Amino acid sequence: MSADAAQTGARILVVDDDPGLLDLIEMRLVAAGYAVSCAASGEEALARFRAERPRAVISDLRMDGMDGHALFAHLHAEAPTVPVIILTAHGTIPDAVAATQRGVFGFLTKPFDGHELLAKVAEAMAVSPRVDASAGEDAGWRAGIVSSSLVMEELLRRARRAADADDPILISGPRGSGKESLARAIHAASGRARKPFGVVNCGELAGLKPGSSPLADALASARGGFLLLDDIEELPAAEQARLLPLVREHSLFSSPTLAAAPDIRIVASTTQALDQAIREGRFRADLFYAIGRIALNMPSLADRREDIPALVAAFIAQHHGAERGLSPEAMMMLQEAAWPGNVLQLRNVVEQALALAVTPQVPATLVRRLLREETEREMEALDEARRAFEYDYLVQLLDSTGGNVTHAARVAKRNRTEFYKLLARHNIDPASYK
Ligand SMILES: Nc1ncnc2c1ncn2[C@@H]1O[C@H](COP(=O)(O)OP(=O)(O)OP(=O)(O)O)[C@@H](O)[C@H]1O
Repeated sequence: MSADAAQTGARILVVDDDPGLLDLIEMRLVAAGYAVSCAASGEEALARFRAERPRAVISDLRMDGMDGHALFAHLHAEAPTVPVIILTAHGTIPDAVAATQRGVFGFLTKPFDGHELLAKVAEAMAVSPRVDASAGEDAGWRAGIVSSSLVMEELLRRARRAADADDPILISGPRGSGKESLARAIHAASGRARKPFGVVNCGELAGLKPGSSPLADALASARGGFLLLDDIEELPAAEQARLLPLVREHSLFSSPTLAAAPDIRIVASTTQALDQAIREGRFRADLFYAIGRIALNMPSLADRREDIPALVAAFIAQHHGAERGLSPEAMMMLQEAAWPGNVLQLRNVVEQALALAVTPQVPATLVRRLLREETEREMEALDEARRAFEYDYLVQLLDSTGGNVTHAARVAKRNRTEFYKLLARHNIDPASYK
């Protein structure tokens, strides 16, 4: 088999501490039309990988110093979409299963069969993202985004294109799903990468003293770069009005007559469907249209479970190196959990598990316990919100009925006894509303 025309010249990095085998593999791959880089150790491979950005890696498993597992953890954390094929004389089924669960693309056992090698490499090429010509050779812009799912790859492709424009961007998606990470990646890919990346949490702008404009301050300090307006739906009305001309002018016509507008690219993020905020009069429709000219939607983690092994591997590699890991059963649990808090919650659970486990490999029992505790915490938060709502409701009801319990109970569709019990639970005295 030979590499198809489109793949000719694609670079493959081969890592083995056996020079004879390295030569053999190189010869096979070169004959099939690939460009090949060789490394005799994990450390050398990592350096070559960073410099050359190959489309795929073939690595021996057992090597002195950084072994194949450790090398894979580094590669996967830095470039999760580059397929890694592990070549091993010691390939056992459990090894292979554990490694594939961590995101290894495939296994080849020594002594290798030339046809099998080329078939595996061709499969890897089919899933390996081509280096985007417009992005140059540098894929570093997306280094903070670990993903292997098609839906994320498509989103990143759109994000990369968006980086070249200067229109405002609206990123929507659930809490903790990676909206800010995406905004930072777009900044890194843009011509403004060397300029600041500022973040304003719009929820914190409400109720500030009149005359102060933290938005204006943030615009000034991120001049030339990006400004992320987090939770844009919470931007107070006065600040919405202030933002509108800036966003509009930038997107409709970038003309020199607008020298007064600060040179900045606005990215907004939201966890809500903004149309509801517009219907309720909390958000200006004109601002929504101006800011949403490029709309990117970050999927929830539950909608891209294929990303979970790669994310887990990256979180482990960030803090603990390759000597730590999860048992296959623990990994399966993580892949099946609900993840209402998305990637942020996954990261917290993995970090807690690694901190608490007394063995290098995190057992399933610990992950099960942590997931149960997470669910309990969410339920408590829900109860708390329900209690707060009930209290506000009762107070407003008594206020509007002038403390008339019979009337208030009727409105609340409760009998008087039930209603008195509710009041007692919240320590509310109806007499004080008369
Ligand atoms: N694809 C990803 N790869 C690696 N880390 C990620 C990814 N997505 C999110 N994270 C990590 O998860 C955490 C939450 O991500 P981020 O702050 O970008 O989410 P968000 O959607 O902006 O959250 P919020 O809604 O709370 O503002 C961060 O620590 C971030 O580094």
